[in-house]
Amino acid sequence: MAVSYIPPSEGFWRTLETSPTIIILLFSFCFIVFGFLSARSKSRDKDSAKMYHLGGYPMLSAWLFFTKRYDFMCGTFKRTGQKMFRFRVLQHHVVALSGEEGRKAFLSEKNFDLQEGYRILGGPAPDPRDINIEPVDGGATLFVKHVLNLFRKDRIMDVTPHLLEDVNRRMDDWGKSGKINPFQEMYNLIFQMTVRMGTCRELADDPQATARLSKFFLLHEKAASPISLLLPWLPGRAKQAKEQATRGLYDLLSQYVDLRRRSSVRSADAIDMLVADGHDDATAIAFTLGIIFAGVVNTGINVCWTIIYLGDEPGWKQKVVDEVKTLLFNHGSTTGPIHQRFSAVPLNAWEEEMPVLDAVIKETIRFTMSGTALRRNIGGDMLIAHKTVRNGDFLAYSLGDIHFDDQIYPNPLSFDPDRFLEPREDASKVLFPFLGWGAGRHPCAGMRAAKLEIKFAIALFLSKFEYSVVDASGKAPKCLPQPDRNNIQNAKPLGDPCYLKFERLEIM
Ligand code: HEM
Repeated sequence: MAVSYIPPSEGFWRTLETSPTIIILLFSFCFIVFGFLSARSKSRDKDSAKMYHLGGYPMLSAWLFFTKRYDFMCGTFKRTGQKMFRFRVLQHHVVALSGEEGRKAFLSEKNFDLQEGYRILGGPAPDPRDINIEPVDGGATLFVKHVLNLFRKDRIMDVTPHLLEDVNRRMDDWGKSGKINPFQEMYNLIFQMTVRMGTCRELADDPQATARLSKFFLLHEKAASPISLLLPWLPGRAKQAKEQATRGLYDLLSQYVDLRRRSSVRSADAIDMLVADGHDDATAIAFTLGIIFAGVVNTGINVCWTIIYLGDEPGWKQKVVDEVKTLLFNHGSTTGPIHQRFSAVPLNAWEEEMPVLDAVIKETIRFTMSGTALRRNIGGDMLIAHKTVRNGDFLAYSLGDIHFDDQIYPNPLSFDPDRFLEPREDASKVLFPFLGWGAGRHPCAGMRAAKLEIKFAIALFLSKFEYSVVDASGKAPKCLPQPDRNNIQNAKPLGDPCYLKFERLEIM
């Protein structure tokens, strides 16, 4: 199998990694060079005329774009009153869009490439290329095809009993009563389910190996500082940690790809699918890393927020409990432990007979998904709303632009799942009013799996435990944490941490 190893250049970089003075000098040098490039390109920026150009120092807009992305985007639209503006992130030109026309072009234009947009300006997904391993056919189209194939209905039906068993086992480990941090424990449930669906049973059945995988993911996530995202080549501790995490992830997964490749019996597991499709090791591992990253990053955070908002809204919690009870009554088996009773519920019922939980999840996602979607124009200069987007320009659209539009979602900062249960006229008047699962040319390929994982976790949790949201001292919190809208990876909690105080009840 073809895996191209490019030997890392040793001595010079190692000296840099251990020398803060050289790093500072290097950084200053970059600052000056980018300043120079910015000045040089001013005339070019003026030529692009009609589009509002932020100007200023590209290092500053770059810094804001990586550290305060949501505030930067919203604040600039508000301050300038524009629907589009252009700015620089180092040598890259970025066009920020808002409003219906911009949104429509952003989501529908075939020359706006998603992969290219995120590759340079997006969040930090683990990538074997960071450790000089080049997958042979790691293209985005093939990856999306793999995800869609993986989450086919028949495959999900087969894996459902194992997913429920995984969730149940982990919940049993919490004990009969106690206090958990949802951003760790609920998140871990999603990690486990993603490993179950995205790798192979040997790994998913091994708690130590799964924990090591999770540890490397966290290490990779922590290594992502604004500097390391802006200047990924800059030697230093962040680069080292990122490479160490990627190496750890790669080596761990490669053991399982190897194991499955050597097996004489093919299973239906995801790694076996990749092997059967003829992928080389590096591609199989890159795709598996992609599944885990895409699978965990949004699903993990949204299950946490869903359970917190339900805990804060007793009325909605009761409605969901009632819906789960009805689901179990209508379709579940009557005997056995609760996860086995849920296993008998057909997929159609999970998908079609939970309108209340569907609305709660959708409202949670509307509220928390305010990150910036990215694209790159790879198809030549073009006009959007009579303004030129040049070949090679990046495009940025903040989901908050639509998710917090009070014309579409009145009182947008209040949690109100009813807006999706009784669709209101305002939302149907505009194109693409909800972008929580993407839309247009790139709808989320993992939506089915993500919704089901959230439903499995919530249904089991509500049927096994009574719970309330508390602060560190065990009392009702004065206020809930807020999603960090500036975090470019996902909506991590800001403010005092909250916990779930639970007690086993077996209420169903
Ligand atoms: C609650 C969980 C999830 C949410 C809220 C979510 C949201 C999104 C959104 C908003 C997009 C569009 C991004 C854009 O237009 O720039 C997207 C695309 C995508 N998602 Fe998800 N996602 C979730 C879970 C998953 C899972 C579990 C997977 C797979 C393991 C996945 C795989 C993908 C892929 C591959 C794309 C790109 C599709 C393409 O390029 O055409 N997502 N997702």
